[in-house]
Amino acid sequence: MQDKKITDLLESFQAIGRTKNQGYTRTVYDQAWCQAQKQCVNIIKELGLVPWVDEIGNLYATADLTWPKEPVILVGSHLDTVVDGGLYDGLYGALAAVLSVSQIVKSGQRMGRPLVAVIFSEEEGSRFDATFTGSQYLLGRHLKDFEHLVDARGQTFGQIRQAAVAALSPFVQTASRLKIAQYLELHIEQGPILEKAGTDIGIVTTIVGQERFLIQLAGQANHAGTTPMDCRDDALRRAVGLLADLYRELAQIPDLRYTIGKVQLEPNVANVIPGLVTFALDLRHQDQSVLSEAVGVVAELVDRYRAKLERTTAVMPTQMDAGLQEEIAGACQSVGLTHQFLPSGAGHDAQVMGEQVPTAMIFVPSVGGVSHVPEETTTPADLENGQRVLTAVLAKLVG
Ligand SMILES: NC(=O)NC(NC(N)=O)C(=O)[O-]
Ligand SMILES: [Zn+2]
Ligand SMILES: [Zn+2]
Repeated sequence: MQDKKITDLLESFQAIGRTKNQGYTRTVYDQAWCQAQKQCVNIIKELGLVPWVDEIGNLYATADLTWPKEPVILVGSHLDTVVDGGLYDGLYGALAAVLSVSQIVKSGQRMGRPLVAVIFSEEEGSRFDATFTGSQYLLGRHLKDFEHLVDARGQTFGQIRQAAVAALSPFVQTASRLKIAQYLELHIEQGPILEKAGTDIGIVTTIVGQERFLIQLAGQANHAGTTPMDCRDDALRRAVGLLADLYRELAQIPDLRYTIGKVQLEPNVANVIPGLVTFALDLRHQDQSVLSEAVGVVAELVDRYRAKLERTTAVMPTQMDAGLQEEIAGACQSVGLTHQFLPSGAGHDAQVMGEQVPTAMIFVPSVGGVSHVPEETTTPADLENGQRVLTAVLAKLVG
C-alpha cells in the first residue's frame, strides 16, 4: 500500500453508513461507525502503522509498538458524521493524518518527537446532546461526564460505548492519554470562501465560539376534537411564539449565526394537542462577549415563555497558533500552492485542543461551499493538495 492516495482511502468508505439520500450517517458507536472504525484499523495496519484504541473509542496510529510517554505531535480529525452528512467532513482529515504519518515514517526521516495520528470518536453531537467528546476525553475530561447521556432511542452513552470499544479491543493495542506538544487538523472548509477566491489552501486564524441549547416548552396534551380552543394549553402554539421572538431578537445581533435545526413534538400525533415541544438552538460568534449577549437574550425570552433552557455545548472562540500558521504558509509555498488566511465558522476538535496546546488547521475548498449534506464534496486534486501540505508541515515539525 506504499503509494495509496487519500482518494483511494476515502473510496473504501463509500458503502459504509450510506443513506437512501446518498449521504452518510455514522453517529458515534452506531453500526456504521463501528464498521468504519474497523476499516480505519485495516488501513492503519496496511500502511504499516500500529492501531490503538482508548476507552472512549478514539483510535490512534503510531510508528511502532511503543506508546509514547513524551509529548507528541498529534494530527487528526473525527470519524462521526451528522445525520445524512457527506463523505468528507472529519473522515478526510482523519485518513489524511494516518496517510501522512505513514509517509513520514516510511521516508526514514529522523524524528525528534513522536508523531501520532488520532481519529476522534465523536465531534458533531449528532447522537447525544454532547459535542467534542473524543477530544475532550483526550484532554482529561472524565468518562463519567458523558456516561449518563441518553440518545433518541433511550440507549445510554455508557452502555453502547463499552460494547463498541470491547468489539474492537481484540484487534488493537490499548491506548492511554497522550501528552501533546502540538496538534494539527486538516479539514474541508465547508463554506464558499476558498472556492470563490480560487485559493488552493486555507489557513485557519480563529474558530468561532459555539453554544448549543435544548429548549423545552410544556403544555397539556389532550383530545384534538373535544377540547375547546379556549380551554387548551397547546405547547406548540406557545413554542411558535417563542420561535418567532427568537428569530426576531437574535437577528438584531450583528454577525451572529443562529440555527434551530431540531424540533420535536410529544406525542407527535395528528389528533392530539401537543403536550411538549423540545428544540435545539445553535449560536455562534467570533467574539465571546457577543455570544454571551445572545445567550442573555435567549435566557430572557425562554423565561418569558415559561420554557426550560439546558446548555449542551459551550466552546469559546479559539485562536490558532501563529507560529504553526506560518509553518503551514511555508509548506504551501514549498509545494507550490496558493494559500489564504480565514476564520472557521464551523466547530472543530482543533478548538478544544487549541485551548490547551499550540494548534493549527488546514482547509481545502468545498465545491459549492456546501457541507453537512450528501452533496458535500471536494475535488480529488484539492484533497491531494491538502494532504501534501499536511505531510510537508508534519515533516518539518518532527524534524
Ligand atoms: N466541522 C463541523 O462541521 N463541526 C460541527 N460540529 C461541531 N461540534 O461544531 C459544526 O457544527 O460546526
Ligand atoms: Zn461536521
Ligand atoms: Zn468536521
